[in-house]
Amino acid sequence: MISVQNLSFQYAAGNAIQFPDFTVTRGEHCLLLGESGSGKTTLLHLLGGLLRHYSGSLKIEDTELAQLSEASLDRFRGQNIGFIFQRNHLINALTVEKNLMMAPYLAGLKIESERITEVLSGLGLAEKRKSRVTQLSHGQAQRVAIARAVLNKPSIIFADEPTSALDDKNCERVIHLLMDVANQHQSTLLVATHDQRLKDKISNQVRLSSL
Ligand SMILES: Nc1ncnc2c1ncn2[C@@H]1O[C@H](COP(=O)(O)OP(=O)(O)OP(=O)(O)O)[C@@H](O)[C@H]1O
Repeated sequence: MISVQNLSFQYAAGNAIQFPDFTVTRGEHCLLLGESGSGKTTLLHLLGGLLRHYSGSLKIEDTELAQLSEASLDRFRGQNIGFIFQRNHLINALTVEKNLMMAPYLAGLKIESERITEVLSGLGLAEKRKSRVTQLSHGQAQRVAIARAVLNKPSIIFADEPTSALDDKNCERVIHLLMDVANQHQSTLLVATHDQRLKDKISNQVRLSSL
């Protein structure tokens, strides 16, 4: 499903970052651990095709990402990958519903109102559908970001530090929510974190070494 071999990446300014070899099979959950600056976000961005021009091999579903054109990569990402960023990247000027509609729209998929209802209900957000993002609590906004990431039923979910800013109770809630939504569609879940509280939650772990 996800396969990384001899992978390295170099920002225009900076040393090459070398990543360990690993594979994650379909439906598996995996933690990507490493200290600040070890390259967790960089790896997620490479896996999601947001960064290109790597050396080595990076395959998703037997597709070497470097071989996809920019346009194919955009489509591939929109249809197969759900991203949960550290900051939620919701559009403040839009309602919850309109923020969610962006996901199928950007992936070139049909916008299905029932699917939005289903996902919002599942995350306890049904009554917030017409609210503006600015009217939500931090935890609610984070759940909207999770809703947007899973709306297209992606086969892979990447989450970048989804819990580091949360107290223990909400940390527990968010990680279980992510695992539950991943399990609903047998999605592969890869969580990048340096949050020690998650270490006992997902036993499959890949550790990035410090630079
Ligand atoms: N746009 C960039 N240009 C140059 N170097 C960068 C850029 N983004 C990140 N880096 C460098 O790449 C290395 C890996 O950064 P990255 O953000 O992937 O680490 P991280 O493990 O996600 O860190 P954190 O846990 O603090 O978010 C760091 O040394 C960082 O300074």
